Amino acid sequence: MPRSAAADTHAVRVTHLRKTYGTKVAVDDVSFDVAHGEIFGILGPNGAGKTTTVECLAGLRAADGGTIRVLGHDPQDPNEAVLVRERLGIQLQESQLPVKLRVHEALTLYASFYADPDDPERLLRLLGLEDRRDTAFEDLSGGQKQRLSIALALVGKPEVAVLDELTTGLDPQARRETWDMIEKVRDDGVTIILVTHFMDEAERLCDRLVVIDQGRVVAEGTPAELTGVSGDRRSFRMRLPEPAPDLATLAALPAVTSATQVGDEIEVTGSRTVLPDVIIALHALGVVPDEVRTRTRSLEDTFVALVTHEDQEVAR
Ligand SMILES: Nc1ncnc2c1ncn2[C@@H]1O[C@H](COP(=O)(O)OP(=O)(O)OP(=O)(O)O)[C@@H](O)[C@H]1O
Repeated sequence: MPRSAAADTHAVRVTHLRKTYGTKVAVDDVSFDVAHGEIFGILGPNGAGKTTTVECLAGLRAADGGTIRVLGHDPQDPNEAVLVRERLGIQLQESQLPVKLRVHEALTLYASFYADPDDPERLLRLLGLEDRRDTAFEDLSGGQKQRLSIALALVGKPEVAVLDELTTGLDPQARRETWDMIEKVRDDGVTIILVTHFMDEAERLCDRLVVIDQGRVVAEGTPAELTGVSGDRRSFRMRLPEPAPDLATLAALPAVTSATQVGDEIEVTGSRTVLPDVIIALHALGVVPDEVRTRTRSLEDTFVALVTHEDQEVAR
């Protein structure tokens, strides 16, 4: 089938996905759309159903309900699953290879599974593994193993790449290098679905994301939308020298929606210009704040607020 025959406005569409293992409901009701060319995050605490969701969309697990389309194909239909496998690459958690297999051998082996694979040498360069091409899998560092598993997910020239827990176990430097590399892959035109429970990773890389908890989507949007900083609302705290002006004076400014005393600080919330407007107003009163701190709600704050349960430890 020509690639354009099953063209879809979205790279991936998941609608009311459900998957149980015996009596265990792993995915209860999950829906989301992924646009072409975006980095889409699936976030959630341990056991939320993230891996099960991406395994269903890669056709590796049979769903119990709902519909999935990957580039217009149904990965749950045995006749179409092969088309999905040609166009979707998946890097699974803790991918293991034979210990003696060398880097370039692994890539050449995986390339042989595809009719029109990517050039293994190009992928070695892209992933910074050229000088490890003759190294056996067992002698690679954690970061190099991760990068190799990403290269193996990309060798079939997928249009959609699913990367699961991509930076788990990597040191901070290796994580940053991996993030840079993921952005390069996206710039190559690949749509990326990133499964993670790291907030900083999602905030840095994802164009949009869903938060999944106990098999259900509990939030969806851009990182900015989820942290509430995309709109006009701004917030900051300041400490003022005595005698401080009356809070009502600040609250009366057009840009201010609230001015509240919190300990020895005043928390001010308002529109986009609230900070400069308050500083200018204070200046006119001859008051210079001792300290000013802007406050941005992090994605982690949002995540914790959404998914913390008494019976569950939240992954950080
Ligand atoms: N093969 C299986 N058999 C039975 N239960 C399973 C199986 N695979 C996963 N589960 C259970 O289904 C639920 C969802 O698991 P899943 O691996 O999809 O979650 P996850 O969000 O990817 O978690 P993690 O972040 O820990 O990888 C969990 O309670 C898990 O224990």
